[in-house]
Amino acid sequence: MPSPWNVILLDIEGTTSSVSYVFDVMFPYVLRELDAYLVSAWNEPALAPVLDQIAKDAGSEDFATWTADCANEAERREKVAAEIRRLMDGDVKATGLKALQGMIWKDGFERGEMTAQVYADVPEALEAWTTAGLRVFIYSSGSIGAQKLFFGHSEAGNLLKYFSGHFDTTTGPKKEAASYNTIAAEVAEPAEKILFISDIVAELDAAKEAGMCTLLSIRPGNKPVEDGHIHEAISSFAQVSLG
Ligand SMILES: CSCCC(=O)C(=O)COP(=O)(O)O
Ligand SMILES: [Mg+2]
Repeated sequence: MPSPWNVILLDIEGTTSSVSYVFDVMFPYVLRELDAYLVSAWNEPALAPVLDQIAKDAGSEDFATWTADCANEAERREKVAAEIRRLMDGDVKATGLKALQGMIWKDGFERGEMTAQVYADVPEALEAWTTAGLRVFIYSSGSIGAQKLFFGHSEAGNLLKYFSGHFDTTTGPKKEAASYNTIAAEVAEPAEKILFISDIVAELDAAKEAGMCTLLSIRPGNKPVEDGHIHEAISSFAQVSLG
């Protein structure tokens, strides 16, 4: 029987990988390296659009406007660092924060200080799905740069060959149906031929509203899910039946 889907769209945290790896390894790495990173990368051209995005996320027009009250470079850096710590304290999935985190993780992954955790069933499923002719995409709040570092340096090796593409919050918020309409258009598939797997019911609701099929990921350490949702649950990708 042919697969009911042509595309599988995956969340990362709580789905391919544990919440605890993100919170206990990746986020502390950012907090440790933040000040030194901002000093070393301050004049790099790649940082400027990220600083503008952080300012926009904070409700300002751009970085210059947002930091107009700062007397010098050190004060501007301190304002950025304080905003990053504030956002991370609340686990805010802001686009600028996520872009900066990805830049800071680069050294950590490339120097072998971090190796991304993925559940044992994930590489096997990616192999089975792509062998069956399905295309697999990632949609995570983590920036596309961070996603590529993550799956390029996983404990199961480099898994990037399995992905046909990546989406992050530059496509739109994960809890809005319009983002899933955009993704369906970009991967050129009708929404009903796309299966989205995530640990967050509000994300699955948005995907379902856009017409996608959904599965709720239940992994150890995920936030508890309230009853009353409409999504079938799985605890392993081995439970995804291709028909
Ligand atoms: C490589 S992504 C790092 C994890 C992260 O920052 C994040 O926000 C994950 O969110 P998700 O949408 O994958 O649950
Ligand atoms: Mg998640």
